Amino acid sequence: MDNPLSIQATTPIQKRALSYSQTLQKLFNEIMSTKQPADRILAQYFRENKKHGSKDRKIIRETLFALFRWWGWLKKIDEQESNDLNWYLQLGLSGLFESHPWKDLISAWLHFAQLDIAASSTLSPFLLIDAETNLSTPINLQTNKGKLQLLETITSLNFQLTDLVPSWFKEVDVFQEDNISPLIEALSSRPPIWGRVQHLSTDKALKQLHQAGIEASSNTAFEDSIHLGNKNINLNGLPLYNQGQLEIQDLGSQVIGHICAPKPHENWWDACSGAGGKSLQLRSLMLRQDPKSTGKIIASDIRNKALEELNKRAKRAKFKGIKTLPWKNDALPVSSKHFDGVLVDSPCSCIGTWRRNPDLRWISDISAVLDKAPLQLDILSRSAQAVKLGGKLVYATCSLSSIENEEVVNAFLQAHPEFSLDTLIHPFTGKQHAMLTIWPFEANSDGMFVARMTRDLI
Ligand SMILES: C[S@@+](CC[C@H](N)C(=O)[O-])C[C@H]1O[C@@H](n2cnc3c(N)ncnc32)[C@H](O)[C@@H]1O
Repeated sequence: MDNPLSIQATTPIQKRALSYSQTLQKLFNEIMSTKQPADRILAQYFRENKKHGSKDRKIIRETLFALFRWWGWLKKIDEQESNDLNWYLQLGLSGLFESHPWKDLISAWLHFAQLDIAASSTLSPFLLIDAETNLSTPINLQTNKGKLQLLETITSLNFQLTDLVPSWFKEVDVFQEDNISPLIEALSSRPPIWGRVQHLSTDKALKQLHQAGIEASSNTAFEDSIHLGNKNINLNGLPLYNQGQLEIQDLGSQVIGHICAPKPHENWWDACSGAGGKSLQLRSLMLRQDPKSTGKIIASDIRNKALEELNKRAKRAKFKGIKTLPWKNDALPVSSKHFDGVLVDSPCSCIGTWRRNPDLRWISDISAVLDKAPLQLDILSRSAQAVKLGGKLVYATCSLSSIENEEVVNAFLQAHPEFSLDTLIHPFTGKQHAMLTIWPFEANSDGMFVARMTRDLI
């Protein structure tokens, strides 16, 4: 929408609010119509529009992500009544829900939507939902006329928790009896940044991070993982990062390396290494056990660019013992029955990362899950050939759907009786499982799935 005639931006802040609104609507519509990830569209937009400084970029990025995070509710405004002013209400509400600090802009957007609400207002989204009935209820805010109107609007929209995920989500076997509310709340919250320390003790790393003004803390599950808070960090300004002593890796993703548990002298193949988040972790785990570790990791991917990035990260970490080998065709790029361990961190629907990429839930459809299972089974079956007798085969995804997880592993085991499942201990609950799902609400991480198998027969 260009500026409809009814919008009068008179003050400087209203003029800025209008300009942001136009940029945001262009970006939002482009992401929804092209179904390309928000990260990619934003990066391209900022490359082409150098006029935006860091503050502008932050406002645009965070508001855009908030719109997607709450779109399941915000779109109900359009469904109720089509109105040129809805967009401003959607912008204003997304800012209130996320307690964004640019309160003047939020007030200006709400003013354009004909709601006059004080700049200091916040609206805690889950307080809008009655825990018993899952329905929206009016909350008792100290009201002025604008707030009252807003609350009436919200009540009439009848928000439900399940609105925050697409309707096809119910059909892909993610929900269990007791996980619906915590799962949707976790998928709708802003994720923290998790890191992993390499070469250095966690205490020393924490000290340096605190000196740099970063609210970092350790984690009880893994001694090398670090919680880096919820604020954006300028990594390139951190010596720890530049010297390869700190890698950014979500806590859920870190679980996979610990399930692989490589020994210092072992040979591992990371068959779907991407840019190497887990290859680096495997090497780091070997070196933490033995600084003279002779173990080796071969990292493969179909994307050469990702392998180039992996090589850069391995160089920064000063890791020898990681070699990249592109996977170019159906043939195995490595020797068969050679490896102590093979990790298949398979392409998937990425449902477990929806809190990090909130646009994904609206730009993908059920085929994101259903089309992946045959590909996953194929990659797992081919990669399994590389495992030697007694070696480990680890299958992981960042999906939470059993169609991409348990069903793929069960189909593989049925066709490959030479492999059997290992029992796993959940790192955050201590419970035993045949296959492990890491739910985002357990430790404030992304969601992940992992199963580990042993080759018992040739
Ligand atoms: C989940 S990502 C891997 C992430 C990586 N292990 C990490 O920790 O950063 C899955 C990877 O599988 C690769 N891949 C391998 N074979 C593929 C295929 N046949 N189709 C699609 N992706 C494939 C993708 O290029 C992608 O990098």
